[in-house]
Amino acid sequence: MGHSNRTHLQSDLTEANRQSIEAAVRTILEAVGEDPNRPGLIDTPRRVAKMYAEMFGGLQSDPARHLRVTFPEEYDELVLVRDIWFNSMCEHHLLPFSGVAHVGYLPNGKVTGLSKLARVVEEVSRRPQVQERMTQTIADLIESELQTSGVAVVIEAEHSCMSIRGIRKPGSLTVTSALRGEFKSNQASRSEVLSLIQGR
Ligand SMILES: Nc1nc2c(ncn2[C@@H]2O[C@H](COP(=O)(O)OP(=O)(O)OP(=O)(O)O)[C@@H](O)[C@H]2O)c(=O)[nH]1
Ligand SMILES: [Zn+2]
Repeated sequence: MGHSNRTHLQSDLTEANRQSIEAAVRTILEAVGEDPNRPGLIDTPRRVAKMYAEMFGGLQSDPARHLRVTFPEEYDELVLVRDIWFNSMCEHHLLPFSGVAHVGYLPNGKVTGLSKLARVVEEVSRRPQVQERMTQTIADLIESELQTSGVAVVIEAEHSCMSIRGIRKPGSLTVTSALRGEFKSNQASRSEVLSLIQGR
């Protein structure tokens, strides 16, 4: 699975992969007691394959490429983009978890475009994963691509596998954080970034 330079988030499935998703969806429909050939369901396997290509499109791409657009700047204080909305898929149930990511970093001689931080969140979200790993993946990408003095990523999300099934607790919010560099080692920097993330 090579990394490509595609800019669109909807990736193209190979014909073989599309066919195997379609066959799998037909199998599930039959197994739950449905008739996959009734008119309302006849196009469903095709739609689901297209949906997975979109929701898992991040598996075919390299989010680090967005961070290679940088501008030299002396600015070395906090840059924080708050409330970046996302949808991802829980890898245990293949149900969505959705919420916001807050991404902050301390530049070290160069800054990246603000939208690129949101692009990284967007692209990383399009994978089956757990929230903890999503949080760390975003922090690692920014730390390694921008050689920052510090990175802070906080994600707040609601997991539909906890709200619509199972324990059924709608409204519960899971908060995860990944702190790197100065945000990990320096208490004052950590407090500043966490209070700005919460300060709404
Ligand atoms: N740590 C973590 N757990 C998650 C995430 N998304 C879903 N889960 C949990 O994954 C766990 C899977 O537990 P299992 O016991 O294997 O599956 P299950 O029988 O469907 O569990 P229940 O949801 O408790 O009914 C559940 O506790 C989910 O709440 C996530 O992003 N991070
Ligand atoms: Zn789940």
